[in-house]
Amino acid sequence: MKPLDTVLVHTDKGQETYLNLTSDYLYWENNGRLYSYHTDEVLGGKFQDNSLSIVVYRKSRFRFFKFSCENGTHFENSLSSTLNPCYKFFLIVYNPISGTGTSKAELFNTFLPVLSLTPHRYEVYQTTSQGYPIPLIERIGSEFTDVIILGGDGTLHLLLSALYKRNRQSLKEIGIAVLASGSRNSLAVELHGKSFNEGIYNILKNCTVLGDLMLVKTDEDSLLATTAVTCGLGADLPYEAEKNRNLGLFRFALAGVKALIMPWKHYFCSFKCEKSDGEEFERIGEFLWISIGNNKAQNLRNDEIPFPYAYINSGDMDAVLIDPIYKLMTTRLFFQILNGGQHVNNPAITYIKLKKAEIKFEQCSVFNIDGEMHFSKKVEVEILEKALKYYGKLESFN
Ligand SMILES: Nc1ncnc2c1ncn2[C@@H]1O[C@H](COP(=O)(O)OP(=O)(O)OP(=O)(O)O)[C@@H](O)[C@H]1O
Repeated sequence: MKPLDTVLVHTDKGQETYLNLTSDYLYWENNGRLYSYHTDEVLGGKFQDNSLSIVVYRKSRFRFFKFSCENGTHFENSLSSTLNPCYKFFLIVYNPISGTGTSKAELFNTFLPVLSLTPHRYEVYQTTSQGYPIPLIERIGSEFTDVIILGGDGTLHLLLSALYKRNRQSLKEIGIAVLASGSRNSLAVELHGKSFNEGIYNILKNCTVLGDLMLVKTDEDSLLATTAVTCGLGADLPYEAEKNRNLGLFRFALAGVKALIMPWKHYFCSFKCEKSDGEEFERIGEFLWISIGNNKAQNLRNDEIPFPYAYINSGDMDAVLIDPIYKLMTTRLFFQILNGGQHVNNPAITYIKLKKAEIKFEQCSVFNIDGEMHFSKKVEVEILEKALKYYGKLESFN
């Protein structure tokens, strides 16, 4: 096939060669070897200071090539128009404390070197514990076309909830991406698998999924969540763990051990829901744990699958109700959850597909909403179908 564009370049060893671009391939020869990348693998290229730099993605790794060249502007433009028909202005948000505190290094060492070879624009914002500034929230949609989060599920939950309150219209317009650098990162795992680099690829190749959101109403607030609303032991454990955030991921194991040593607790509440088939369901009494999920809620580190039948774009939510069982049975149940979601067959579990639910306690209780702790007597949860454009792919991982 005749190339769309060709440019004479020199390799770092001073050898002369031609870079050739067709509608499907970028290729060149060097030292008798043919380098050929499908345009699906080429992420970008830039001409600057007599150098033409190219970045490609193959086998989950980025590879950078640098050539010297007298005039590569025309070639850069041909490459951009072949690869990136629509230009983005990304707001990149990183949370310096999420996960093991690696988001800043991952942003500057991995993501930005790739992004800087594309024609997209970006601005970087570092989160604080005080929430998002209103002027920044107001620029989303009108200026920023997309938001990329380097953090955990909680960082995204706080951003979406701020958008719901201050800039709701933007939720229909923007794309949202999460690059995993939190503790669990359930949404990132749902959309990119366990690979940080795959997330970057999905963003730059514009792979998107129209997915669902959960609207969560507490006594005093309306919030948006992407992953799960949990109460009972599933909220108490992470609440305890957060008090020891300085211990890193070890905080979760410590909270688990502490719970097993301390007197065991059951939780009295009412759970009401409208199932996906339209039927009403209600149960009042003691539970160990109630979780309502919008995706599988996997995590980066093990094979845990709390909601094995859930999908971010299914149009419904999955609830797991755990009966008031005791320590030994709970330990067995945890191993089943960790073992690829085998708990669904445990007799202590009720697994329901639903559209709407209400959980009500007699007193103010802790609810874990996408990993953030909220206090309320009651929460109402409703699915908002296909309410957000997420960057990612579902077919490879579900
Ligand atoms: N600069 C900061 N200093 C202290 N806390 C911060 C800062 N920026 C954000 N936070 C807090 O970080 C929390 C969100 O962290 P996030 O949930 O993203 O990480 P994680 O808990 O490690 O990951 P995951 O939710 O995936 O388990 C929020 O409570 C927010 O207030």
